[in-house]
Amino acid sequence: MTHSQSVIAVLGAGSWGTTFAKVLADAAAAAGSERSIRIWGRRAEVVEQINTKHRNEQYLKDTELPTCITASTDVAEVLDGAGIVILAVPAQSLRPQLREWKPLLAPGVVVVSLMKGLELGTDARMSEVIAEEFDIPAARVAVVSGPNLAMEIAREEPTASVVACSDEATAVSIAVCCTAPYFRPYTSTDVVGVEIGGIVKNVIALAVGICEGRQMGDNTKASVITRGLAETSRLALALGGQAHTMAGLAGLGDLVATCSSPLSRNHTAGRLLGEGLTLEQVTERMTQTAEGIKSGHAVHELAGKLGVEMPITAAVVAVLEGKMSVDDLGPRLLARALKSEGDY
Ligand SMILES: NC(=O)C1=CN([C@@H]2O[C@H](COP(=O)(O)OP(=O)(O)OC[C@H]3O[C@@H](n4cnc5c(N)ncnc54)[C@H](O)[C@@H]3O)[C@@H](O)[C@H]2O)C=CC1
Ligand SMILES: O=C(CO)COP(=O)(O)O
Repeated sequence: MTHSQSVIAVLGAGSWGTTFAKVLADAAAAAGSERSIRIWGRRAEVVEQINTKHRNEQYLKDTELPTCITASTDVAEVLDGAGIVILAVPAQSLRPQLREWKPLLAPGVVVVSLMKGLELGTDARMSEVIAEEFDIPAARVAVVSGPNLAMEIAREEPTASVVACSDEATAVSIAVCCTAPYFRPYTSTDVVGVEIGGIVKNVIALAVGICEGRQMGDNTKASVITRGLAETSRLALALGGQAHTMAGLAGLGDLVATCSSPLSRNHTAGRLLGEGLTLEQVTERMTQTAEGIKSGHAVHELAGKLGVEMPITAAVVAVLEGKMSVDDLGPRLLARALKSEGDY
């Protein structure tokens, strides 16, 4: 292991970036090691609050942050000497920021993506965008994904996750680094499967939210979740992902958490659409990132290119584009030709 774990930069002071900084701090405390965790945030008031009150109240209410976490609006200061860089900004804003940050990286750095989005226009996964823009090998890019609703983790509720990297040693090293008393990461080398699970579950959560907004019950929601997993798996397999990943924490686990929880922003956005709000009204109401709203289009496009059937995603995208009403979503899905459940 060439990268140092004693200084870690977290770029993004939102809900998950701040929570993951706390996980890293608590992991170091549990291991009895010294660690400095520096968060970069765009807004001076958020940074100031982290430094003075050890809180990020807009995102994490009264959660107390360990004092080894500091924050700055100066990204050069945050990246200076950091052996690990964690990225937690909205997916569609990532690429231009990476170009700005590249000259500031320490040599040999390992970069970890917490993001669950697919880039519009290129259909690239975040790990691909990072490797390309930072010009570093895939062996130094890891992703963390799983049933990880930030607020529950901030409250230290027991949670498992997956750290994936094409290089197993890197995955193990990041997993060790973020193992806290309430956070248990498993490792994987299936980066494609882990990322696709995290991306598509946001689109399926929009669909489940719409069902909820239309007052539909648990049979409907379970049907959408299960068939949602089937289409997520088809896409992951077409891209080279593994079936067992889709049955794991980053597949089924995250899908269930996101589709069931009122804490999920994607689920909430779907519910509001189902209750009759327009996409514009929903977007105005959301104060945090609901990645599925934009990534849905990229997932739909990617599936089209690969010839992968993703009917739930297609229906959600039609609703988002204003081409279909939320009331037509169910009839459209149910009118499809019958098939064997095992057909992939
Ligand atoms: N919150 C959660 O429970 C989880 C979130 N994620 C993923 O983590 C990623 C980040 O999400 P959150 O932290 O939840 O989002 P958030 O909305 O809570 O925070 C996003 C952060 O990025 C900043 N930001 C917003 N627009 C920006 C832009 N154009 N350029 C630079 N910075 C910008 C915001 O100021 C904020 O600090 C997303 O891809 C999300 O899917 C993954 C697992 C759990
Ligand atoms: O990814 C998440 C849970 O694993 C968070 O979901 P939302 O982005 O929908 O809140």
